[in-house]
Amino acid sequence: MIPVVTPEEMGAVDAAAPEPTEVLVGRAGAATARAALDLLGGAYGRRVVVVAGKGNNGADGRAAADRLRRRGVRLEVLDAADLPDHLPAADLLVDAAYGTGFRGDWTPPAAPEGAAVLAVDVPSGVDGLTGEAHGRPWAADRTVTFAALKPGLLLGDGPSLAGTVEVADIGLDVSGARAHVVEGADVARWLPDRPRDAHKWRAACWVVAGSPGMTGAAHLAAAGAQRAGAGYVRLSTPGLAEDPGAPTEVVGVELPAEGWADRVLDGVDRIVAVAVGPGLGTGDAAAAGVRALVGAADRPPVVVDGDGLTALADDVDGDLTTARARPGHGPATGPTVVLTPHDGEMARLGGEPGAPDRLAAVRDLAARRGAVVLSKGSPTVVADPDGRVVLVTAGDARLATAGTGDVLTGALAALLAQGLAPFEAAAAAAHLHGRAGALAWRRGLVAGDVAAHLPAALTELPED
Ligand SMILES: NC(=O)C1=CN([C@@H]2O[C@H](COP(=O)(O)OP(=O)(O)OC[C@H]3O[C@@H](n4cnc5c(N)ncnc54)[C@H](O)[C@@H]3O)[C@@H](O)[C@H]2O)[C@@H](O)CC1
Ligand SMILES: Nc1ncnc2c1ncn2[C@@H]1O[C@H](COP(=O)(O)OP(=O)(O)O)[C@@H](O)[C@H]1O
Ligand SMILES: [K+]
Repeated sequence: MIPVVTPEEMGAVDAAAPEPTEVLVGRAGAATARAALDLLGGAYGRRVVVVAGKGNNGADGRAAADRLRRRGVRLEVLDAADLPDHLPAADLLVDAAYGTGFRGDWTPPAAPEGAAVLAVDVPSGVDGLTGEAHGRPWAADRTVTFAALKPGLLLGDGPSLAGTVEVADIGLDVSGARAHVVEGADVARWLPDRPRDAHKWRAACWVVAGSPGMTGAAHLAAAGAQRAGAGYVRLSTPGLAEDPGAPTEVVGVELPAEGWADRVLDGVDRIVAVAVGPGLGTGDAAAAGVRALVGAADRPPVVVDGDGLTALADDVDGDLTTARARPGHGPATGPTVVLTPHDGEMARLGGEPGAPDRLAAVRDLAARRGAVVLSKGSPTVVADPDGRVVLVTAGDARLATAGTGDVLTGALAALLAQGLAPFEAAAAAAHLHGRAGALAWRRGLVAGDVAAHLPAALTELPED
């Protein structure tokens, strides 16, 4: 996992550092110079313009300039507060105007034509917390950031303005980071090996989704569960007797349109995880079923999505979602519910989808609900009630097609069924889901393709 530290947290890390700022600036300058040489493909005779502000970000830029000059680079260091209308010609522009201390607006002259742009810590003008661009920041080809990623490199305008991001170790201790970016190696570590004596019930899940006449979401969720490694997938659409369109290997079990939660609770003996909500509808019977199921003291871990989330809107203090799973079902401590809202559902749950500090907003909702919250988007953010947060950057705009959220719900249930704790299951599901999209087609992707590519995403994981 790659640590992610807010500007404010970084201030505390900095204050706790045993070494003086000059030493840290020296290392930051060295890392910047290395990245510059790499971008330049050489040193002697290359032309570099460094734009340096009055804070530590500018100091990093000046330290880099000193090193580059010694290597024979032709350097001009310009004061960010006093720039000419036209910057001199250069092979590379080093953007060290402002870092995490930026406030206000930054509208510099255009970058020299044809010059590559290297941003120091964050592209100047991009808010290190929110990723919001103020003014007209230069779009970097590369950003070398120090000690940890900053949320602003991952959120809002950050990803498109930062280019390729490299984290340079400058000797600061970020082991207390409360947020991280998930990598494939993490998912590989969390996934249990399939035991030699595996049997299908080891990872059995029950998908309760869809409504008569609206079975697509249910089929996609079931397919997501199948392709993320469930040993057995049971599918029920309350009020629907037969479902010939369901995937072949799925076992259909009929549930009444009303009062179905008791039937589910009666039948969960061998079921390790339940998914509820996609396409269920927002009628009273569906909502009552979701509430009865989620609030039951003796249910397996459950992932709630779509209409299931709407049914929980009034449960503001998490009375239902903090219900304990039955002994032997799921983790002995910690949350047993995963909520997977998109922004609209997040608002319905009382969360703050557009909050400037998105990580804090998801963390707060998880704490209030006593549940893991997976906030969908670019990136997806997962929070545990204990305050841990991960960002999943694997997915891209290819996933913006109807039904991909249903596939994610099923995949998440399958990972819960394989024994992952809710937080790791949510993070792993989002990562695999994003990778599945990336491994499929560039254009024309439909949600079923994402399910179909989950095995490829599982297969590409590094060996643990
Ligand atoms: N946090 C750390 O531990 C380390 C931080 N370093 C660097 O230090 C940076 C943060 O340094 P600072 O806190 O000094 O902040 P910055 O260097 O980002 O800028 C702060 C200064 O710029 C001024 N300023 C901000 N916005 C302005 C605007 N729009 N127009 C004009 N002036 C403006 C402020 O008044 C202040 O004087 C990081 O981004 C990183 O590059 C490194 O030097 C090494 C260690
Ligand atoms: N631009 C994007 N970049 C990354 N992921 C995206 C993007 N757009 C959508 N997604 C992902 O696609 C899925 C959509 O889910 P959801 O909003 O529930 O849609 P649906 O209800 O149609 O299934 C989520 O996993 C979301 O994170
Ligand atoms: K900068």
